[in-house]
Amino acid sequence: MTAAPILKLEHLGVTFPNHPVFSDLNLTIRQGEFWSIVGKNGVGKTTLMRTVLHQLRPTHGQVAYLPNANEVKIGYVPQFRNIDADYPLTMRDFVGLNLTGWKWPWLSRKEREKVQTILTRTGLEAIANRPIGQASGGEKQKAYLAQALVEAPNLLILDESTASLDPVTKTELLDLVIELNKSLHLTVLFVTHDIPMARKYSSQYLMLTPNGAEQGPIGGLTQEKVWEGENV
Ligand SMILES: Nc1ncnc2c1ncn2[C@@H]1O[C@H](COP(=O)(O)OP(=O)(O)OP(=O)(O)O)[C@@H](O)[C@H]1O
Repeated sequence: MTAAPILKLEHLGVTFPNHPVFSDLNLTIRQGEFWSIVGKNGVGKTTLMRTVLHQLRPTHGQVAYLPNANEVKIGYVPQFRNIDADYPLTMRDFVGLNLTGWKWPWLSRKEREKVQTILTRTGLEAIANRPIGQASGGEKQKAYLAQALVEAPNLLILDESTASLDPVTKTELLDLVIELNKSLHLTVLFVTHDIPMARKYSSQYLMLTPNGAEQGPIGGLTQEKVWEGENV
């Protein structure tokens, strides 16, 4: 049975002043799919993610959330940014930041349980009380992932989140994501320049080019295709 759609891009276009980024983009993403979003520098991958996140209004068309916007909860993992050694939060505090309610500045028991569950799931339990500034780059990036997951999203955006990680840590992080994708039916959008990783983990790809876009099952994506992207 085909899974239900969670996101539809309908004739989507974004133009910055005098600079069209993409236009007439049409795409249906179904629950539990793992899409890689690829293309050369500057073709609009981050712009597209910002549009999906509602940070940017499209110039044309729309992003439709299905069955409705209230049912689509998005988790976002940014590109790795270092955190100062003297940053005053533990890994646990950092993961819980997304939960700090509007009413109280501290977490309820239920929220603390949610943090604990996700720390265990992401393998960070043993270092949960370590100051995050003293964690390794890979551990910090896992903490960003845990923070994105703590509210139980059904759509996860990885925006070049593995770009500066070594191959072992990159694989660890993506193994975790695919495990959640399989076990929880988490839908994933993985923005990447790493075509072998895209091929290893994704089910589909969307390739943006200066002249349009191409999409399909991941088996059809090659490094050469991305290098020759202008010809699509
Ligand atoms: N707020 C903005 N105002 C004007 N132009 C912008 C703005 N944001 C992005 N752009 C331009 O839009 C184009 C697409 O940028 P975007 O960051 O989406 O590309 P990308 O595919 O994610 O690139 P990269 O692979 O280098 O991260 C670029 O030419 C960029 O300079």
